[in-house]
Amino acid sequence: MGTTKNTKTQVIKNKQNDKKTIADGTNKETKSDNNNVFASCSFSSLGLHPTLCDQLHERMGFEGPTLVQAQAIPVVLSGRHALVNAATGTGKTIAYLAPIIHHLQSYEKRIQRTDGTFALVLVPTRELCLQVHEILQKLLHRFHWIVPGYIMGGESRSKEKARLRKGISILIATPGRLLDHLKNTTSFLYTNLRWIIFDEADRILELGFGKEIQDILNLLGSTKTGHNDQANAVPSPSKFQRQNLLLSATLNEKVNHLAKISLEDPVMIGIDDKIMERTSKIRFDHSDSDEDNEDKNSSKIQAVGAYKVPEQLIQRYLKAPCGSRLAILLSILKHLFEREPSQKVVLFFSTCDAVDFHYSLLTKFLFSSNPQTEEGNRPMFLGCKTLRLHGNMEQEDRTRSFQAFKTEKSALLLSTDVSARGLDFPNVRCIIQYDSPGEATEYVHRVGRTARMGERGESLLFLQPSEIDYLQDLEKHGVSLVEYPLVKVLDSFPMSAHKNNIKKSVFIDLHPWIMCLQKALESFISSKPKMEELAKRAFCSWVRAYTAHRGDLKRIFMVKKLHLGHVAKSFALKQQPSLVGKSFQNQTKKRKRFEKKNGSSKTRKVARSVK
Ligand SMILES: Nc1ncnc2c1ncn2[C@@H]1O[C@H](COP(=O)(O)OP(=O)(O)OP(=O)(O)O)[C@@H](O)[C@H]1O
Repeated sequence: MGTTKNTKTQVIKNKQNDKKTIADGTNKETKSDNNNVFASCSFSSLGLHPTLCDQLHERMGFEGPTLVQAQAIPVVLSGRHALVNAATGTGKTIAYLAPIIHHLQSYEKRIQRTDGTFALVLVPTRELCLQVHEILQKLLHRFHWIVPGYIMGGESRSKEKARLRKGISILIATPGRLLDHLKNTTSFLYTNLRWIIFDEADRILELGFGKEIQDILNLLGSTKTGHNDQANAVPSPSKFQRQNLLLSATLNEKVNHLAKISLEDPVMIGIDDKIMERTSKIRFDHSDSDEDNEDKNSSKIQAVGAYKVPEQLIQRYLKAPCGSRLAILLSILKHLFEREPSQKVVLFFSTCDAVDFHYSLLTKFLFSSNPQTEEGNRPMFLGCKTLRLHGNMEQEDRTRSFQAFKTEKSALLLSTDVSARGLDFPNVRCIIQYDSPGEATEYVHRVGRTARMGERGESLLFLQPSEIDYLQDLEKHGVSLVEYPLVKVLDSFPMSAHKNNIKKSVFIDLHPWIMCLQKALESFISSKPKMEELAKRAFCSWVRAYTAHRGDLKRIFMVKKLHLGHVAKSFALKQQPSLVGKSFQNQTKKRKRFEKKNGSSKTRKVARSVK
């Protein structure tokens, strides 16, 4: 059970911190620059077992470790607690799985299923649970005695109980379902638990799982204070010394509390140099005396600071007048898939209803720029394969969409933020954020579905003219965007033959192509009652989601500034649905009452968690 000294970490510098600022402030297109992702050492030099190195090389196809892996693997091998911050798509999953497997395979007496669970990986979503499990299965190919498994919402509890009874060595779980089993599955053995990993730690907390996490840590006897109020809590430390790890591309102040209660003298990996200078190691003190405050503040993970976005990612925004948003979106998608028919694009919405509406529209809408063409002779507006993914779908459909988008060579995925965290879809070229992400952290994770492992990628953020200050909010976190050449793209469509003299750059709504498309969309929706119903529902939930922005963002996304007639047009509705105003007001009142009763902290995020 040997440990490896952390020698490499001192010499490997995280180049992602050396982000270059281009003189004109724009993101010039860069070819994938692998120097920013990969370290110049081998897996074996980090101290991993030769068979595991072979697995990483032969089965996974990895030539060598990434920078974050080179930094984190020796630390995890050494047994220290750690807080790991690295850009999206830089290989954080292997950074914790590989050293755990190294230790488990090296026990003199081979571990058995009856020994129960040794490592627990907590993740915020079901898809991420499946993804980590899949990677684990591949890594364990030659270590058949180490058993991987997962438990998550939406699955059969009794089947999970049976699997837990047999024994799972490395368990991946979503917090709610884990807590359920900890309380109700007596045969779930975790007395040998050695590792607890929080992957996407900040998101787990944002989703409102704070209480569950506290309960889980208590039950597992893994809080730093070590008091276990539950009767069946294991004493801490258990047979093995506990090692806890927290990881995310956006570790922020939300993680403070979790770090405070779960990490003991952690090593900080990838945390900003300035913070490192102020505090070489985090010290969380439970005392509230003034004397301690300065120290406590210095150990806080920065709340406002630069997030790490892949350097080669080209980030753009466009200013779309509310009433033309839909026509602009469809035009851009058409342009993208005509320019490069074989590619993958992820399109983010704020609500499940919006995903359902746009999915139905994109899979049914027939269009010809010649209005004389009969409906039966019109081609599909968009020829690409279209998939959807959100939290209100049946688990089976969710899994099917997730797997399909992974394997497709060319497809468009419409999704809520359920796809924003951790999901590793190969070869996604473009991310479109049609509805704004809210907090900058979510922006970073959404765009992080592309430009992974040094690959190229583009992102496009839709903003209404009244929302343009959001760019400043992103800027505060070191994220800067350049404007998308919208007029040029619109001019490339056939209707530009009928150019009029209107200054299109000022009045996008009056661009002949946009006017023609908007008209066609509205008549399509009004002729299909089911589609119209979906549009109305999507309209309602979109406005509700818009009112749920928090804190400073309320100043940018002001519901008062919305013209509901224009919002209706963005769902191809000719008129603002009459009942919507009332139901929306009732919902808003209800929400305000709820906030008053429960404190305002959970508003938008809790609403998002059910998506
Ligand atoms: N050493 C490596 N060499 C090549 N590819 C790797 C290596 N390590 C991981 N990968 C691949 O890189 C991709 C991204 O890895 P992973 O999902 O772990 O990134 P991440 O940092 O956790 O991203 P996110 O922050 O979005 O969750 C995966 O496809 C993974 O298989």
